Amino acid sequence: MSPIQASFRCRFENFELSVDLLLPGKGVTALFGHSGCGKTTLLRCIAGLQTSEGYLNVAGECWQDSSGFRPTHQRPLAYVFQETSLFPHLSVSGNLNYGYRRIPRAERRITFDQAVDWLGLTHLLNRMPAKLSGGERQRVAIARALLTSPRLLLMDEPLSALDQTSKQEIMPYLENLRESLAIPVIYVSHSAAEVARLADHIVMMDNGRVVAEGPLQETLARTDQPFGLEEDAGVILNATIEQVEPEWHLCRAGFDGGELWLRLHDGLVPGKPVRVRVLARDISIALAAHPDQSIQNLVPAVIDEIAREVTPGTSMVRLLAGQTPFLARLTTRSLHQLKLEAGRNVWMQIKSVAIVD
Ligand SMILES: Nc1ncnc2c1ncn2[C@@H]1O[C@H](COP(=O)(O)OP(=O)(O)OP(=O)(O)O)[C@@H](O)[C@H]1O
Repeated sequence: MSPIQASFRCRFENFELSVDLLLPGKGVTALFGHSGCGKTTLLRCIAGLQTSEGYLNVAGECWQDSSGFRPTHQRPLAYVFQETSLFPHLSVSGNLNYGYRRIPRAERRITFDQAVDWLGLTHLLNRMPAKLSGGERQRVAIARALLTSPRLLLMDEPLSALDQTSKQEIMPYLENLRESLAIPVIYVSHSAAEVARLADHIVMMDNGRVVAEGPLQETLARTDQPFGLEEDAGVILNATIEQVEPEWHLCRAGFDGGELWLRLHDGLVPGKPVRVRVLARDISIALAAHPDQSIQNLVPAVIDEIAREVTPGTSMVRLLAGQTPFLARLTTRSLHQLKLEAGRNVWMQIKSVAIVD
């Protein structure tokens, strides 16, 4: 898939958007940043709902440049908002068919059954929207959007109107989409946890500008923490379940550079790929592997980089276990006491590890 090339300038009375982006043509790109930084404005520029100077190329086609501006209805994209408005007089099936029937057969890239299957809607097809939960309504809205066979899916905080339980319910469907969809998704979110779970690529915005962007894992492992995650700073790594020990409720996951013990959940079987999140505040560093301590996860690593005094008294250490980066947040005092420096071989003591998939 061709990458998305986007360059936009637009100005309101008290705000200016100025961005240049080259985004992957597949997978989920999360747009992340504080309220008012311009995330929705950027989506609106992409959708052609906001006029702007610049250019936009999607799927190898020019949607906008100095010589032309395709209006929204000529941009093959779908947009899912926070609050969904389904047609109240049509069943779920009727809502899904509404957009689908308008796409000529030859141009359909996603079938009705595929969308229903990806979003788990089979048992809801005859329901009326008034009888759906918030999470179910959003799933219908996403399926309806996909059935217009878009080249690009824009999602503007699709979970923010849902309660915590509904968010948890819908997440596996979104993860499934990330694996199944051949088109790129641009996903606006405030939530670090959502981004960690769903994104492949992240773009951090501040005051109408892009302040950092890159592949999720690499970018989250930067010691300069451009995402301002503070307490939530940490890395995501891809691992595979290698062994389960039901009697201890634990399983072992291998990653490129080591292994980690995780709490065993239903569905975790040998061979299953998982996304694991390790927070910087959950890692401490030891110079030797002490066998007589309670922490299960002791991983050998080499110090790659140290950012001293990221906040008063605290430093951020980037470590590599094989090729996999980790971040550890330490007091600057312990850095001095242990005489830690780049290149040193150490042991990471990891207090807590969470599966995000
Ligand atoms: N049509 C408009 N006219 C004037 N100002 C606008 C307009 N649309 C947005 N703005 C301003 O542009 C800035 C960026 O708004 P935008 O909605 O893009 O931010 P956001 O990052 O999506 O915020 P949130 O996370 O709260 O949704 C804000 O200061 C907003 O007030």
